[in-house]
Amino acid sequence: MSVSVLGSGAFGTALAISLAGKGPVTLWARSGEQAQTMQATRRNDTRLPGVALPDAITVTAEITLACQSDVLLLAVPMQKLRDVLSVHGADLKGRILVACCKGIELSTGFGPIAVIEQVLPNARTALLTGPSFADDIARGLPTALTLACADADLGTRLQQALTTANLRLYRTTDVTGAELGGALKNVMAIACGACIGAGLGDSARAALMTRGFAEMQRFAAMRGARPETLMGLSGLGDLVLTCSSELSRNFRFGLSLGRNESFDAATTVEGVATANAMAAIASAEGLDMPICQTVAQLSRGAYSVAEALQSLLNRPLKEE
Ligand SMILES: NC(=O)C1=CN([C@@H]2O[C@H](COP(=O)(O)OP(=O)(O)OC[C@H]3O[C@@H](n4cnc5c(N)ncnc54)[C@H](OP(=O)(O)O)[C@@H]3O)[C@@H](O)[C@H]2O)C=CC1
Ligand SMILES: O=C(CO)COP(=O)(O)O
Repeated sequence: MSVSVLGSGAFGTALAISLAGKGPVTLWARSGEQAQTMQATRRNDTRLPGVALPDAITVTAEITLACQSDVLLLAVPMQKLRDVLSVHGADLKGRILVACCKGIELSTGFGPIAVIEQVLPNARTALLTGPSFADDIARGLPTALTLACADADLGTRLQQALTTANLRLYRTTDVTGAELGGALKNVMAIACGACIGAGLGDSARAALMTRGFAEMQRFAAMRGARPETLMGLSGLGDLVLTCSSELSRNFRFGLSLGRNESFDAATTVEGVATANAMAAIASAEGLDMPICQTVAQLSRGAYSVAEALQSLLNRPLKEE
């Protein structure tokens, strides 16, 4: 199976580097200038500095060229996925589309697979998610991810095609569970970053991670996910990574909230839109998601960190 990566951000570039160990990979950048620079310098100084692009990678801004591969990895931010599919739908048709984004679309409450299926009905789809920083993958450090595909045979073929020397893929057919694990852990990472940034301590962070995980499980169960999926790489695994490392942009965004510092608006922070999408769905469904609701308020500036803390601590006492 030949592979292209659409989206030359940190994650797309890292995946292309890892896959290049197995054969030729085409990496699509939306900007012609960026594609030319990357192709010439063999670096991605904007999104993934300090790592060389192997010769097996061709960087191009020609979408038609990139879409000649059997498998297309869609490595763009969640809130941009619909745009990319709509604009380039004709080129994407007939290809196997693997979403690599983590989040929930704010305008619809859909995960990436539902967005793809709405824009391109009949598309063959899968999801790649789990605990991995782009930088770690690009440097060849060992990582394990989840490949979720409702079609078990296709999932098995994709698992083989996308596993590399440093990227070990596990597979599942529970797409909903894998999507929600990856989306919701970003919200919890913002909460944990704010907690650490405000000096509330590691005990408070452990409480947020644990109660946050309970919210993730509750939401996923409502959407029909399998409980064991949330216990795996795409749920618990990614929650642990993202809530405990300053390599995470969601965690760093939370830190900036906790410290009352500014944050670069150009940085991709998936948890903000996802918190707001989740909070709206939870309210509509009558589901108890206090950390999600609090992060949504915090990220909109509707709560200070002190108010966020009070809103969580003053909730009625309950059984665990
Ligand atoms: N970074 C990581 O460690 C990991 C990221 N992910 C997930 O991968 C997804 C992408 O993240 P990441 O690569 O890190 O983000 P980046 O911010 O590094 O890159 C985003 C990429 O998407 C491109 N893009 C944005 N909007 C559009 C659009 N409308 N059309 C075409 N391309 C567009 C950007 O192009 P341009 O540069 O021109 O703006 C850029 O190449 C996210 O959902 C993230 O959660 C998953 C696992 C790990
Ligand atoms: O998803 C990630 C790690 O698994 C990357 O996290 P951030 O988007 O917070 O940087």
